[in-house]
Amino acid sequence: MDKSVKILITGKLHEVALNLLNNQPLELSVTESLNIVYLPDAPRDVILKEIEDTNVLISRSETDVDATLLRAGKNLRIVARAAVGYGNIDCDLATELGILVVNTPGKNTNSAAELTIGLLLSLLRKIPAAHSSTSEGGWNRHHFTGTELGGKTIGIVGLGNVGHRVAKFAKGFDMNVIAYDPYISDEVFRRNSTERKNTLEELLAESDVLSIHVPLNKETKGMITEVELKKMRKGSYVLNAARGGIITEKGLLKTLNEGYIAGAGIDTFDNEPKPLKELISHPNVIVTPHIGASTLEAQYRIGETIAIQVLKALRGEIVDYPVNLPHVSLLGSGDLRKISVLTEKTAHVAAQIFDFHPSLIKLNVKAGLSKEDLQILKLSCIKGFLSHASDEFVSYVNAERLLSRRGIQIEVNLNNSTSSKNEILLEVFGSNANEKISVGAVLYDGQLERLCSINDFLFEIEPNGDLIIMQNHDRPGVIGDVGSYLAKHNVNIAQFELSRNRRGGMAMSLIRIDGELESEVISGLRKLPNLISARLVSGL
Ligand SMILES: NC(=O)c1ccc[n+]([C@@H]2O[C@H](COP(=O)([O-])OP(=O)(O)OC[C@H]3O[C@@H](n4cnc5c(N)ncnc54)[C@H](O)[C@@H]3O)[C@@H](O)[C@H]2O)c1
Ligand SMILES: O=C(O)CC[C@@H](O)C(=O)O
Repeated sequence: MDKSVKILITGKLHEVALNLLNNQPLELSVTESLNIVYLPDAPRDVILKEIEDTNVLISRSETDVDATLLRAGKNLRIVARAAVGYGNIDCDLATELGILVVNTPGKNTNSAAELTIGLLLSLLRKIPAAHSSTSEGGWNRHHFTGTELGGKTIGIVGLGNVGHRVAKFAKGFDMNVIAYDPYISDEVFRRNSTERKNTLEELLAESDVLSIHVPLNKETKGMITEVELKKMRKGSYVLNAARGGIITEKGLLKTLNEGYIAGAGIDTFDNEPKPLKELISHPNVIVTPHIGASTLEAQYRIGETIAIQVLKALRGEIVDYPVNLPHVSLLGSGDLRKISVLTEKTAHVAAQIFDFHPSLIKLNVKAGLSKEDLQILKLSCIKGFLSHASDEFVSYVNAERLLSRRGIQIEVNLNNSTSSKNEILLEVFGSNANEKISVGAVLYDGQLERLCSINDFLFEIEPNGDLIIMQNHDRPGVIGDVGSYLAKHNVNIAQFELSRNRRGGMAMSLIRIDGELESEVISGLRKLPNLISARLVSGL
């Protein structure tokens, strides 16, 4: 079976991304081979065909990652947005399907802000029209009289990465800078020496230039219509290098045609790549084809970041820029990562050894971690627990949703300890008092993983590969019988650990085996004398 990971790239990427994916650096190398399909200009029907067996999609703004595409991607596990805005990705559905969405915030901030100022200068100084006229042999010095930026007020909607950089550049031109952003603190306004406006109306009333820097979402779609534009002073200017749809093109066109809005500089449109003809050809409008992020520097940073995000995600690591990973605020440090992996394995064992309907999972961890790390441990635990029992793809992304849909509660407790021995105890409870199982594991010196208990039986076994968990009466000859039986079926034992509650009582054995086991071999094992139960715990 071909186990390679297919990465479909549907937007132009800097070669640094392809180099990183092709020649993975040692610390980021993945075990599977990567089949990279680079189709930066592929039409939608080709993408829809290619997506069927794709595991990772890397895209830019030209690819709509909507429900049709996500549902066609039956094997899709990661959608990597080589940009910041992800309004063109159905993130809700991706979350539902367990698909991780990552992006590259901050990597094109400077480029987008510089383009915004470029549009502003071009607009107020009529540079594109002056260029066309002059290059055609004209010399119309009086026709191109413009307006200075100095002393004018720019009203920024969204004082995030791009917005605050535009504020900084505008101040360099001696503009007054005001901004509207209800989601950030006064401190951010102070830090950016920007005057806060508490309502959009106040901002509109005082701005000579309106510059949009919010993401496109349900709240911001259509936030600026003809009504809002008319709240600006007559003769004001509008800039949109954020997303089409935030300013309604109909409203903008109407106010431009009426001469109410003096001009607009636009990089992003409702209908890309075929924007509204009347808008792009309007004499008072300057347009660019969504090139806010199109600089060598931004594309290098984006390419490098997106390749690293994909490799980290494929290695099962916590990524740096998750879009839909719930509540994970702290990124995986070395220890946290190892404890998370062991937690997942412990939960995977637990999920394979009970015979009741679970209602509560309690995860108790003794380790030198912080409270913020508990969320990652919780997700790892659910992922390990459900991936055995679910046909659905379970990932960090949809783990909590899937668990709560099954009506199972989870509690995570941290006992902060500086010991070099990190301990995990996972208990699973059913709704009846006697329904309980527990699995314990230990991580020694941040390196050595050991499964150390199942219920009251103690062990020290590596949680790797496949394990047979066997319960038997503590009588002579059982180990010999089991050994001969497995040898007869060509099963090699890598490790055998026996634990008993008391002499002559009950015993439990954990047998780590090499290779895969046929289910008939386990059925046969159960028939041996003195055997009470035998189960296979696989996929560790
Ligand atoms: N033209 C381009 O090529 C290009 C390049 C980069 C970014 N962008 C667009 O610009 C947007 C902003 O980028 P960024 O990196 O600054 O993102 P960001 O997340 O750093 O900033 C967005 C800001 O908008 C604010 N905001 C959100 N909803 C708001 C609302 N309803 N009213 C007022 N403020 C609101 C947020 O609080 C945040 O401070 C991106 O979402 C992207 O769509 C376009
Ligand atoms: O170049 C792109 O794909 C879009 C860039 C930009 O709009 C973004 O959202 O970061």
